[in-house]
Amino acid sequence: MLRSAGAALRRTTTEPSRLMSRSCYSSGSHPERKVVILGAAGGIGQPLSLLMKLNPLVSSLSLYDIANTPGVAADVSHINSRAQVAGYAGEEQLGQALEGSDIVIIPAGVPRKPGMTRDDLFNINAGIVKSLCIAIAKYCPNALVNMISNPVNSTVPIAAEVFKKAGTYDEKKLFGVTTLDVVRAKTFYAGKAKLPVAEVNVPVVGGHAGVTILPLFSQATPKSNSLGDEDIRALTKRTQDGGTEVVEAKAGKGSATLSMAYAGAVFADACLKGLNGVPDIVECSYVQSTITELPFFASKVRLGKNGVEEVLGLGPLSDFEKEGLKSLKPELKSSIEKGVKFANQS
Ligand SMILES: NC(=O)c1ccc[n+]([C@@H]2O[C@H](COP(=O)([O-])OP(=O)(O)OC[C@H]3O[C@@H](n4cnc5c(N)ncnc54)[C@H](O)[C@@H]3O)[C@@H](O)[C@H]2O)c1
Ligand SMILES: O=C(O)C[C@H](O)C(=O)O
Repeated sequence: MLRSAGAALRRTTTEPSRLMSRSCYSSGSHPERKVVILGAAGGIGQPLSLLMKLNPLVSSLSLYDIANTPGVAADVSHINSRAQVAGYAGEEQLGQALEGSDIVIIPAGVPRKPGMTRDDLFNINAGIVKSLCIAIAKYCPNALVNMISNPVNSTVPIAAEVFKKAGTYDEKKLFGVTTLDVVRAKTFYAGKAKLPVAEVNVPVVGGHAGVTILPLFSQATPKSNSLGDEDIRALTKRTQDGGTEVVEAKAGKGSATLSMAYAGAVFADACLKGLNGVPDIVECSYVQSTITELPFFASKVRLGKNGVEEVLGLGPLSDFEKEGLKSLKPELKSSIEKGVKFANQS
């Protein structure tokens, strides 16, 4: 699989295309920040490119894919916002795309079809992620990495192993993006509890696949007195199956792209704010962790100038959540081990 991904990269390489926008907005007092999207021409990549172009914290937006990035970059570059846009296509341009990056966002890889689990994507996406991380270690070893490609429970450990081998691993800079689980939990909880969604917060811990997604509705704010145990069970199941709900609705045309682009933009914005020294930026993310016996775990994380400033604990859990935590561990453990093994054997 690794070999065929490499061949695909070579086949689709095109002439360099560097498309600079004329920015109509001044940079204000924000520092220069370069954000790269790997997989920028895809279902997530395109709307994520749009949302990052709209973010005034971004001064340079680098869009990379194995093909079709010149068109996406030309299109997005006409928007009169701060970021200067450059498009890169093909492996030969990957280094140039990455150089000088502060944040690398990775939505590269294949999405699910109905009937598949996220782990069914491993055989293709593990190789893609591995080759991209080798390039990150070489060209921008200090960048924060926001991993979106599935199965996140395994692709993050793969990235960690690649960076360890390259001698560039910094656990504070590697994030599995689980923001979509939080986005869903907030939406579903607010709808059921009839609360204003903009005021709702729900931590989601564990990992990013099925039962490993554990929303902590006992810690949701504002508190709702109208929800019983059955409601919480149903909300938990819907959050865990949110990705599958979209995959089935799209009926073979892929998985969540628009809500994921939104979630990816929210998380990248939080990382940018942390880098810029904005205090008290807290988001859930799948990171290297010691809050359970598992080496990677999603929980609330405080973001700062170096990435992860603090991995926050789980807080008090309900009996239902304690049960969920116990039952997610075997699957999460084996997904982590699968990623570590892949990275070290191939
Ligand atoms: N973390 C999450 O919450 C979450 C949510 C939704 C989707 N995803 C995952 O995100 C990934 C992408 O989903 P999508 O719907 O955008 O898929 P897509 O097929 O629409 O787009 C993927 C893009 O990746 C590109 N690509 C493939 N190999 C590449 C390489 N070596 N380098 C750079 N780009 C490469 C493709 O050319 C394509 O443009 C999938 O693995 C999906 O499961 C994760
Ligand atoms: O469900 C998927 O395969 C995509 C993503 O992980 C999601 O949660 O929507």
